[in-house]
Amino acid sequence: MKHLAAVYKYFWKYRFRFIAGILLTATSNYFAVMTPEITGYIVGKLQQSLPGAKPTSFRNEYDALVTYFIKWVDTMSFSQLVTICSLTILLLAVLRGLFMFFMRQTIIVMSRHIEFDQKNEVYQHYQRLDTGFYKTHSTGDLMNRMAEDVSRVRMFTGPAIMYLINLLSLISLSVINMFRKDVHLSLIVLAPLPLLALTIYIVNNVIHKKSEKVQASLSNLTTNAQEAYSGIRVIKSFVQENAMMRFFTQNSEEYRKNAVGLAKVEAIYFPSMTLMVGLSTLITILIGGQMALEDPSKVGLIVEFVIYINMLTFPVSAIGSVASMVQRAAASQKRLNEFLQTEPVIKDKNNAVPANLSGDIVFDNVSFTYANTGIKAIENFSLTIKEGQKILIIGKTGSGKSTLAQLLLRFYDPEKGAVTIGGTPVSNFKVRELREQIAYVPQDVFLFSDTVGNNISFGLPQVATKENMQHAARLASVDNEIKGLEKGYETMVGERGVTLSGGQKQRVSIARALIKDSRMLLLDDCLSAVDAKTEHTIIQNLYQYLDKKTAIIITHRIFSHLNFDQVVVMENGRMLEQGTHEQLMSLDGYYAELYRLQVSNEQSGE
Ligand SMILES: Nc1ncnc2c1ncn2[C@@H]1O[C@H](COP(=O)(O)OP(=O)(O)OP(=O)(O)O)[C@@H](O)[C@H]1O
Repeated sequence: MKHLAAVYKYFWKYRFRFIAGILLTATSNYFAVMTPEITGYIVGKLQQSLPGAKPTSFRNEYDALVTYFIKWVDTMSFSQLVTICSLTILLLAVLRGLFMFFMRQTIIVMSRHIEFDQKNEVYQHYQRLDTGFYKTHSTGDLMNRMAEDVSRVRMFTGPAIMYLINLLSLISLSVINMFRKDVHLSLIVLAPLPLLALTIYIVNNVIHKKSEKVQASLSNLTTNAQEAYSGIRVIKSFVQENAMMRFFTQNSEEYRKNAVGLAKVEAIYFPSMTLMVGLSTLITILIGGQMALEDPSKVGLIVEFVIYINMLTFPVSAIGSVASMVQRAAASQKRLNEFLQTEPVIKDKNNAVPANLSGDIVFDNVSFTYANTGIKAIENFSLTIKEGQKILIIGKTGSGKSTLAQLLLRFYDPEKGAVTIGGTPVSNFKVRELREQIAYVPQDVFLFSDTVGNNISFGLPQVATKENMQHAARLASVDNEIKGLEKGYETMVGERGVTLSGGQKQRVSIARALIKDSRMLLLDDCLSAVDAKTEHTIIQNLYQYLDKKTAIIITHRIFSHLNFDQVVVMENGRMLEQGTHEQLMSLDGYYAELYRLQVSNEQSGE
């Protein structure tokens, strides 16, 4: 339960709704417990009017409002009395229904508000967490906490709380009435109810465990199907349809077994619940019947008790479900708290300074190891990039090039050494401002399911003008292709839109960075899916665009036609070679070899 303390702040936020909900529930139940009293009264009256009925000394005790009502109708003729009492019972049912409607409107609606707030809280916190966190948690897990766990907590803030208030008010009002009338009979007829609650709690837990299994196997099945659809081209080209089918059937069989197991328990659950409810009624009739035989004037009272017991069984049986709902919600909130209490490693320092990026970029003896894998990606790396310089970083795959870019953007902090811009360590800048001022094209292209135009203006505070979009797209050499799409810049991309080619996606993501017009540009291997001619055009365009800007271009290919101020060759997280194109050619090392290989490939390709 202590984990659920995290949602109390929401109850406070919606306290007026909450209090209104409690009052409405109590009022609705007050009307409910008046019905058995009035019914019992009519039956008592009927018994007294039967021929041969003995005058009785038995006096039933009624609730204050019912006492007034009885005083009013008691003097009427029997037929008038029955009509008025029947109409009153009808009116009470209507009033009860009306108040129940308002009760749901307040408590269930409150739980939806809390769900909304909580989803936003979790989402906002996810956004604060750094990339290191995302590497150690799967997307499925994150999604689950946001969807499944928040829904389970809602079952607590909504239905569980509502049942609980209903239960407490109905039980206390009925039990007060019952004890006022006959303590002995009350104790006997109420005795089986705790047993009923306990049984339901136990069976509910079994059902819960079984439905967890069903959920897990369903999730496997969905993941399996989803992967098969997204990887359909690989499956078909490797002719693995049958193997995939077998795998799917296995998962499907697992799901079927679990679902059948759940259905069996549920099949026992409901009839046994009805049986236990029936048993309580039976005991009431049995004991009450004996009492009525001894004193027939108590017939009305027995009828009253039978109605109470029937009225109480549903709320009492709900105790079991409420207890397991609370348990599940506490487990879910515990999982949510684990995330909500995770503080991002990368965040603004207390004395963070506004970033106004200018000056040289310096990697000063930087070393960095990925915490999750223990891979030393950068080792004693030093490099100075003068303001306005264009540099090319080249090297074998896995040599640490992208890691350098991520250290500059402060996705991670170096383990040793420092990355500075204009003499200030990047860790001293406000993270948001630092990233806002560097135009970055990551290696993995990602476009949102939105229009091409919105994808291009993604990093800007507002949607860019058509001219700016076109300008950026022209620089990235993708403008003509966008215009060729059915709705031009308004064309939807992604899942339910046009599927762009790998090269087109890369160029749209370059346009997305260029439109920011930042003084620093960081391109991470973003021309790999572009043909040599387009690559040439883009590099030419960039040449003018970059003019006074600082640019770091990470690549596997050498762009000899762009005059780089420095070329850095990386190997195993260290700098292998450094210099201008000419210097490295005369060094005749890795760069020169790569250059010769590329030139001879290009020539043989022509
Ligand atoms: N998020 C990560 N978590 C753990 N290890 C990582 C992570 N990203 C990269 N690495 C490891 O760090 C090393 C350097 O990776 P990095 O991506 O910087 O190389 P790269 O030179 O950019 O490679 P490529 O040219 O293939 O993109 C590699 O050994 C890689 O396996």
